[in-house]
This record gives sequence, C-alpha cells and structure tokens, in this order.
Amino acid sequence: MIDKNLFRIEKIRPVLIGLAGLGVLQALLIIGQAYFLSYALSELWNGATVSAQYSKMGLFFICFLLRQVVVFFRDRFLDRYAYEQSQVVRKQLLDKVFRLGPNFVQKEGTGNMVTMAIEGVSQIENYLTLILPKITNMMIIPWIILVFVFTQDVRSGVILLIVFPIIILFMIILGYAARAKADRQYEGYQLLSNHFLDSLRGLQTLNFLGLSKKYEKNVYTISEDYRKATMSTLKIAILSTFALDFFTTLSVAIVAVFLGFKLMNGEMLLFPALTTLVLAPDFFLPLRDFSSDYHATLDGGNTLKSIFTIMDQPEFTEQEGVYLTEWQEKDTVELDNLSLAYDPSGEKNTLTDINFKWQGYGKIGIVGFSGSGKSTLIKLLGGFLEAREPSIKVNETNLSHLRLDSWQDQLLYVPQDPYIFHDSLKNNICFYQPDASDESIKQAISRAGLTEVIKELPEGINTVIGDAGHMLSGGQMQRVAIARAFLDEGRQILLFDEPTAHLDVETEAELKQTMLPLFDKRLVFFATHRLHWMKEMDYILVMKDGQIVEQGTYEDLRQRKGAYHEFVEQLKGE
Ligand SMILES: Nc1ncnc2c1ncn2[C@@H]1O[C@H](COP(=O)(O)OP(=O)(O)OP(=O)(O)O)[C@@H](O)[C@H]1O
Repeated sequence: MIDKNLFRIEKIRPVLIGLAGLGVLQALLIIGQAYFLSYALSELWNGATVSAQYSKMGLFFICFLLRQVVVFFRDRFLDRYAYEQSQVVRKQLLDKVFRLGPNFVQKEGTGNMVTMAIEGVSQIENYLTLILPKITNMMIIPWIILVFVFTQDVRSGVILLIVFPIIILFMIILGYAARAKADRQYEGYQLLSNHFLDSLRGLQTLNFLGLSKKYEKNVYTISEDYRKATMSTLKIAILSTFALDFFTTLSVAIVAVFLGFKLMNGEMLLFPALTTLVLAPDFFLPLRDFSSDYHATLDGGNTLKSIFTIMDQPEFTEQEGVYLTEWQEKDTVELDNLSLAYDPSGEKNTLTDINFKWQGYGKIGIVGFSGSGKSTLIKLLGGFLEAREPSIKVNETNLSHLRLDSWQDQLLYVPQDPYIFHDSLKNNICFYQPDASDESIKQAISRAGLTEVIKELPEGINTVIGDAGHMLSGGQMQRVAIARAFLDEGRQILLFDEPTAHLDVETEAELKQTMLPLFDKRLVFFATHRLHWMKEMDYILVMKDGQIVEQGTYEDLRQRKGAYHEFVEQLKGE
C-alpha cells in the first residue's frame, strides 16, 4: 500500500517519523476530546449542574483547538517540504536527462519529458502533501483509539477490530482496479503529450502535404482515448469512496446498536458507551481520508515512478580520472574494432567493427548513403554515444566513450539541424564565446554569409530568433551554427554533420571558400553527401550499413575503383 518510491525522496525518513509523532499526538487529542465531551454529557445526564462541567468543556475545547493547530502546522510544513522536494526531484531529473543525452530524450519523446518536468513535478508535490500524513495517520491513529475503546468496552473494540481488515481488503481490491486504470490513463497522458508536441512541430509539414485534416482526427482519437481512461478511473474512484463510506457508516451503526442494547440492559454505564460511540467515526476517519485521496494521488505516484525509472537508467561507464590534453600534432585517436548500438541491451549494432586511426591535425571526410551511420559516428566522436567495449584509444588511454569535459571542451559540433535558442541572433552566434568582441562577431557573421540576412532583420543582430521569435530558414540556421564555429577559434576538434545540407549550391560554394581556412591546424570530421568536399579532405571514410567499407586519400579511393567509386557512380545515376 505504501509506495516504495517515496523512500527515495530526500529526508523522507525523519519526516515520516515526525508525522508519526504528530499522529500519536492527534490520537491522544481525539481521545481527550471524546473523553471530556462524554464525561460532561454523562454528568449532565446524571443531574449535575452545567457550571460544574465548565472545566471538562474547557478541556474538550483545548483538545479540539490543539488538534486543529497540529493539523495546521503539519500541513504548512508539508506544503514547504513537498515543494522543496518536488524541486529537488525536478533538478535530479534534468541532471539525469542531461547525463543520458539527446538520444534518450528522442527515445522517450520530448513532449513527455517536458510534461514530466513541469506538470509531473507539480503532481508529485500534490502527491507528497496528500499521501504522507494520510499514510502515517492511518497506521497510527486507529490503533491508539482501538486500545482505548478496548479499555471502555471489549465488544465494541472487537467489532471495530473485525471491520477494519474487511475495509482494508476492499480498499486493496478497489485500489488495484483503480491503479490498473490509472496506469492506462498515465500511458495515454504520455502518448498525448508526445503526440501534441509532435503535431505542433509537424503542423507546417502536414499542412503542406494536405494531411492536417486527417491528422486532426488522429489527435481527436488520442484525446478521446485519454478522456475515456480518465472517466473510467474516476468511476472506480467514486465507487470505492461510496463502498468505503457505506461500510464505515454501517460499522459505526452496528457499534451504536450494540452499545444501545447494553445500555438498555443496564450492562454498561452511559460514559463509556458515549466515549466509544464518539470515537468510532474517528477510528475509521484516517482510513477514509487515505482512500478518498488515494485516487487523487495516483497520477503523482505514477509520475514519481516514471521519474525514478529514468533515474535508474544506466549511464555511460564511469571513466574517472581520465583527462585528455588539448589536441596537438602528436596526438592520436584510434577506433579499434568498435561496435555500437543505440540500444546496448539489444543484439543489433548500428556501427560494427569500425577501424580507423589518425594522428594530429587533418580533415577527414565521411561519406555514405543515408542511414549508413555517418551521423552516428560523428555523435560517437562528440561523446554523445558509447561503444560496446572500450575500443576508443586517445593517445594511450582506452575509452568506451568520449563524454569527457577535457574532450568536449575542445569540440565544436555543427549538426544537420542546429538548435537555435529563443534569443537574439547575437547571443545565438556567441553561444560558445559569450565574451566575444563586436568586431570578431561581425567578422564571423560575414564569413558565414549572414551579413545580408541580418540587414533584412527588423532589429539586425539583436533580433530575437528561434521558436516564438523571428524564424530563420534551414540554411540560415546552419549558417548561424557555422558562424559559431568561426567565432570560436580556440576549439581544436571540429565535427560537421551535413553542415551545408540546407544550402543552395551557390551559397555553399561561397561558404566553402571561407570555411576551408577554418579547418587548418585542426582535427576535422566532415560527414556529407556533397562529394565536392571530398577533394579537400586529407582522408576519406566510406560507410555502408554501419561499417567503414573503404578508407584512404581521395586519390587512393578514386584509383581503387572500390566502394567510393561505386558510391559516386550511384549518386550520379540518381
Ligand atoms: N536515436 C536513434 N535511435 C535508434 N536508432 C537510430 C537513432 N538514430 C539513428 N538510428 C539508426 O542508425 C542507423 C544510422 O543512422 P545515421 O543517422 O547514423 O545515418 P546517416 O548515415 O547519418 O544518415 P543520413 O545521411 O540520412 O543522416 C539508421 O539505421 C538509423 O535508423
């Protein structure tokens, strides 16, 4: 019944112990309330004066007030604790997602990740605030009350004791049903989040293809499924609340009937009978509280479970103490029979038996058909992916991945679709070099062929671009990424993944002239379909089905008439 994931929340144990202490205090105050109220009423019944009952009534009110004060301060503390811990969970989640890298986000879905980190974390806050006091109260208060009831009337105690497990059994059965429904609802929620974001992103394409109407239906169906799952969870929730209310009311009524008979038969005095009767609803109250909020917390519990499942995802192998010095002429990098899979637990490799060695600076071209593994190789070199074995050798160091600050700080990565932040064009260009001088920014802009583009922007270089800002074309975005590269001359290792795929031939030819000098005295990996770049490369890797099928200099490959030649001929034929 208690969610194991709760124990993974920071400082939860002292909080639970504190809540248990408050539970004991509340139970004593409940008993105090019932005791003094019943005492005063039975004295009045026996003919005592009202004024003689002031002290008992005063004690009753003190117990009552203290109980409210305890609950008030407990809830205030829990609100703060739940807020703080939900922020901690959010931070842990984001740190973990950063460590797991972009492939993980791709696999899980960006929409799902975003809702989990924003709305999901609020659900966790709600979950903690509701569930923690309910659990501790349920485990403590009824038992203390029960012990007291036994001291007053054994038969009533026995009735309460028998009914308690029956209600728990009902709660478990209905709870399982509700959980199954809530799990389905949560899956629907994740699907809906991903689907919604994908649809928004793809709206332009869908419109273009004339498919937006058809897709509208798709979105409607998924939303409807989610609505149905929510309604079905609610049905169970309402049913279980009704069942619990019915059983607890029935139990209190049975206790009342037995007490009534005993009173009529003169087997019992009014005071213990009244105390027992007043206490009976409070005996069941924590159980009802727990179960009525249980359904409201299921989504929070599910989010917590999903977040901890992400936290448990295996990370890249720890390579502590490895430090790679700045890349120089003498340095070597070697991939020795390297194999890699996006899903390391699966059999299928994306890259297989990759062998390649390079020393010092140089331009290495990577060519191959779509899906041959070029981007994957670039991502491996960028430290975003891990090989199956430690098959990467940098100088004398054997590594299974290059996610090392000392390596990544030297890198400059220009992907196929560079990410443009919602920020000014200037800040987007200064991404790697926030302190760059205006002069060097201007130079980088000019070399990346962005001068004319900037002239057309309403606020020039200070125009806000990216999502919800001024939109750039694919080619312009690539040029922003290339301008980043021009600006940061300190980085020695450049990784280009189709950096000119969105550019027209003329722009590309212009850019090529300014880009080539950037490659001097650096280690450059350049993946592309545009074969004219290969003439400029010192060495070429030809990839097919995740393997390097041929490698050598441009001249070598041309003369060899092997895989490269075949690739060129096929491209010509297309
Ligand atoms: N994130 C991913 N998860 C699982 N498989 C992936 C992922 N990214 C790529 N793949 C698979 O890995 C293989 C190689 O893809 P990769 O993107 O490296 O090819 P590529 O040669 O760069 O293609 P392109 O020229 O079209 O960019 C493909 O079969 C692709 O489906």
